[in-house]
Amino acid sequence: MMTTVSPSAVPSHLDDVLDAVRRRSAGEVVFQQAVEEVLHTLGPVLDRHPEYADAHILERLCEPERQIMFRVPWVDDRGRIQVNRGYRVEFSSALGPYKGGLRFHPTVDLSVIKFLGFEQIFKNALTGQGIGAGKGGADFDPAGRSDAEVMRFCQSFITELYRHLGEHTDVPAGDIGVGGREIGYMFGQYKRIVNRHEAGVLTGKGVGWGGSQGRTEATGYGTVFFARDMLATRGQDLTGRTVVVSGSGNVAIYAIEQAHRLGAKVVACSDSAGHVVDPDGIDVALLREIKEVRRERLSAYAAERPSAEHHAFGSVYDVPCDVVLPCATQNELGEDHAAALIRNGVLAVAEGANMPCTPGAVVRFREAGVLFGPGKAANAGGVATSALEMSQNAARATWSRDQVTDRLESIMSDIHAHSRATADAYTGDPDDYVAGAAIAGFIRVADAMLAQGIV
Ligand SMILES: NC(=O)C1=CN([C@@H]2O[C@H](COP(=O)(O)OP(=O)(O)OC[C@H]3O[C@@H](n4cnc5c(N)ncnc54)[C@H](O)[C@@H]3O)[C@@H](O)[C@H]2O)C=CC1
Ligand SMILES: O=C(O)CCC(=O)C(=O)O
Repeated sequence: MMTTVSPSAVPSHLDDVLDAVRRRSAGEVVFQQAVEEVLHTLGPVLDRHPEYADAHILERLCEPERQIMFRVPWVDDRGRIQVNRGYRVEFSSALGPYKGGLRFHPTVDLSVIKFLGFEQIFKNALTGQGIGAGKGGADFDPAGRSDAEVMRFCQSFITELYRHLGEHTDVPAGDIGVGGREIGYMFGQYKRIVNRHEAGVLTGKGVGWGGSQGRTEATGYGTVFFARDMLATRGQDLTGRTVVVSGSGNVAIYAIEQAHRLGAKVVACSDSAGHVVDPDGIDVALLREIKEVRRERLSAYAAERPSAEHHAFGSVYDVPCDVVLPCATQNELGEDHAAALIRNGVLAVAEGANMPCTPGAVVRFREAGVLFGPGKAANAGGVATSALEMSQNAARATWSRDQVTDRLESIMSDIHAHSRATADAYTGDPDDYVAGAAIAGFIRVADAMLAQGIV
């Protein structure tokens, strides 16, 4: 029998849900962190909408619809057998097929994939497109592997995962360690197994064979559009601003490119072996050559660029800037980094990565009045453009780069406006994008779940 939860019961309802998550997902630290961050914003929603608690929406959302773990055996170039573990966590199909990237990195485990899949629920809902949420990957490290090894790994990975995928079922894309090369190998193997050209089964494909113009650039571009829209609420813009970006992969590279287009200067970026400072502004063509073509370390950038210095120690966040775009990985920006950035006068932070700022860092930024755009909103341009790729695949259509970028820009502006209006409506503070983005995404999913019954 369903019980009605009165407003005064809301905090204990949220505590009960969190306790259950902690019990059931013991040891899954980053997953618990992601859940806590969202649940802490939802009190005012449950106060106004007791029907969500009555229908146990939160209990259901915190438990993935399906969790798949599998062995990925493959043979390296020296003929040795290697074994990795593959994952796909299908979190929510309330709004459409499961959608979210695949991460290949040695730190991947169930907790990491569940945190990413949980974030994806709210992010994908925020885009307003018909996409559910999932995430996957493997504890495979592509660094230093030959193309042939990466191909064999991808083929083995898809040989197990293919049975769970489909353009109407589950549509993966890239994330850390998975770019155009890996998507190509996985698409080829999927096609071979199912004997069908199902273009919409993966996104991030090459533009010549079903991919969308602009998908590669979309996450980074979208993050910069979000930062611009936040600054505009205070009558500021990016022109002449100094920007620091962490990471130097897919999201970081195109965030740098778009920041330069909008008149800012990006003076530093990083990888897992250090950071470079380049007072003349990062040379995107050189960075792309080093990272996308040669797959080398950032130290190679500094070696070839007279204005740049490489630092193996210290933090990219010690470099003074007006705007910071963390685009590498989760929990990379802690309280001390936030304090240094605030001391140096930072105005805005937009998360290109998923959950790069620790909860303590977010509190610091908010208390200091720094504009803070959480990843669920600020990096949603990638998955939104993946949904545009799916639309083009379904219609057998090809849109121009300008069409895609215009759509991306308007989706990001809608996400910004919707997050802000929702924050205002539920917390009275339109600058509280953390609450606004989580609540706006939650309401869309919760309403779909209410309509679809107990599933
Ligand atoms: N690719 C996409 O479309 C989207 C990616 N994201 C998120 O953006 C972040 C970056 O993803 P991608 O750029 O796609 O991956 P990538 O593999 O292209 O690049 C990752 C970058 O982060 C750096 N990195 C990793 N660990 C680091 C550490 N501990 N310290 C400093 N740098 C480190 C790597 O050296 C690399 O430069 C991830 O959090 C991912 O989940 C979010 C939305 C969409
Ligand atoms: O494009 C996609 O489907 C997924 C992008 C992604 O993994 C993310 O938004 O974190």
